[in-house]
Amino acid sequence: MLVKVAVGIILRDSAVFIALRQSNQHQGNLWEFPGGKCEPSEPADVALVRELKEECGIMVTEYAYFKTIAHDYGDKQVELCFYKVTGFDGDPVGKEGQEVRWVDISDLASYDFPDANKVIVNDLLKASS
Ligand SMILES: Nc1nc2c([nH]c(=O)n2[C@@H]2O[C@H](COP(=O)(O)OP(=O)(O)OP(=O)(O)O)[C@@H](O)[C@H]2O)c(=O)[nH]1
Ligand SMILES: [Mg+2]
Repeated sequence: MLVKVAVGIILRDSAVFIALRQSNQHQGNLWEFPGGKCEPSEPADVALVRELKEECGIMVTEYAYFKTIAHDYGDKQVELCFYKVTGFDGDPVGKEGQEVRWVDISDLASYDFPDANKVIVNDLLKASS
């Protein structure tokens, strides 16, 4: 089954906001860009705004589509729709108890992400160097 996911790369100056996936989640104990599954027939950008409000408590006001990555984890096939989020009201937090961090983009290589994120992390690193 293919799962469609909306993901936000929340940016502020040279930093990006990341969260640690809980151990009981798929790809647990790895860092992620916040986001979540699209509801049936829900557009990805609508899911993005909803998920970042639910998970991080921010109201997204400015975003731009970045890239879609399809990945097969074996146990799950995902289509991740990544957006760069450059405007939001409020300060992002871990509303579901997840550990969160603002990290400098140039330090992203020090964090372990799910395999599907590797292309995105490399894109961000290249753009920051
Ligand atoms: N949010 C998010 N999910 C990712 C990333 N990379 C990645 O492979 N995924 C995968 O995308 C899928 C859906 O994401 P999710 O678990 O956040 O979905 P959700 O917020 O709706 O969670 P829920 O199932 O608890 O309601 C998971 O299988 C997860 O492993 C990422 O950077 N951010
Ligand atoms: Mg989520």
